[in-house]
Amino acid sequence: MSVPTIKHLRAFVVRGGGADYHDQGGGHWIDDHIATPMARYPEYRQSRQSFGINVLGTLVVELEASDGTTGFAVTTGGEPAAYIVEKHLARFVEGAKLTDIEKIWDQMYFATQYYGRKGLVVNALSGVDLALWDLLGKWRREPVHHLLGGAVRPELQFYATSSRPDLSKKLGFIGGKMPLHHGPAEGEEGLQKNIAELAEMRARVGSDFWLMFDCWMSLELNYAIKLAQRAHEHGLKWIEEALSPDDYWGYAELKKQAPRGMLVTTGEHEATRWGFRMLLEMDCCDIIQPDVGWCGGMTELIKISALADARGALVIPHGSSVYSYHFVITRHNSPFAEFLMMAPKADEVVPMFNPLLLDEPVPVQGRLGVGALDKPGFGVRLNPACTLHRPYTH
Ligand SMILES: C[C@H](O)[C@H](O)[C@@H](O)[C@@H](O)C(=O)O
Ligand SMILES: [Mg+2]
Repeated sequence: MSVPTIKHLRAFVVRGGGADYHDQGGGHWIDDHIATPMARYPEYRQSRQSFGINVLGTLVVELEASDGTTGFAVTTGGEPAAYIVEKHLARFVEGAKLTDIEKIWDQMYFATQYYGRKGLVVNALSGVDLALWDLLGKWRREPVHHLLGGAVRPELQFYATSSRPDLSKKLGFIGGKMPLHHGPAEGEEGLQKNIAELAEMRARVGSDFWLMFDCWMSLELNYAIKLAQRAHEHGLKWIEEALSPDDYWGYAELKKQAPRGMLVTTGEHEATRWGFRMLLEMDCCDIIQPDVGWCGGMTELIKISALADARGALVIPHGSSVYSYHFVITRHNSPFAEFLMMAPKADEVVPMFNPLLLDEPVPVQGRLGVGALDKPGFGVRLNPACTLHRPYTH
């Protein structure tokens, strides 16, 4: 069987949609006084968009093979990522066979290692890698989860991330992860508000529903320990991304000091097998949460997951729609998935990357059967109503 080669790689940007680091309208729960490292500056405390969380926007990577098969993927990266894809990464992709996924990854990573390794460059690399997996699936007419070894369970179960776990419970999710609203700069008063919010939600959802805090890198170690200790009274299941992603030492200490039974999680802003090896070998957390669009793509997530599996750690990828669903359903150490509630009031289930992807599946009563993932590749199409712009060529 002759394998087609990749003729064209194109990088596009598009505004709007694309989940939480993108343009949101006013009053959206995901941009309402969420604690961040910038919250030490009062002028940047109310809105993450005020300090530029949406400055990059979406990267769309499109591939076209010699037999006409096409594949694509979306991630976070915008014009700078498009530049890296067109001006640097394209040379390793065009002309390669569409099955050369490992070799392309290796060349993309080590050719950019001198200025990449994490962040924007690995986001761009991840976008190319996901597009390659979509292309391979489209060519083989198989869903990506088949290419990964197939489903180990008949359906996915989801927890939901939003400011309203009480509504998430009503919508059938197995748990609710709330953004932390007050960081150390707001002192004891802010800490008490955080705990009061948790207590209120616990009263609304009852004792069995999972409740978690997402701290989005906003805390320092002592505050995180205090928050964990006080939140323990209200059955907090896990404290997420409390510290800077680079503070491996702080995470290791937080995990030692966390109340028995409370989980420490992190990883959505970590990248590559090496970064996650550090988190795992320094015993920083109980659950790692790579974002497959940021950590190095599917090719790297496979490696990261094997490292975690060998140590009995769970891998619950940061919400990234179909790009994580196809992975989670194939791994025993990924027993559930995240769903990011992108409806402004968190009161209804809408596609995570809305409106970018047509046929994007969403959980129903907090579950998604494997049948919803059975289209070739990642099973989604770009919405033609979303205007793509190609800022660079090569
Ligand atoms: C809602 C949180 O503050 C983040 O924006 C969220 O996207 C991420 O941290 C997550 O774990 O979903
Ligand atoms: Mg998070």
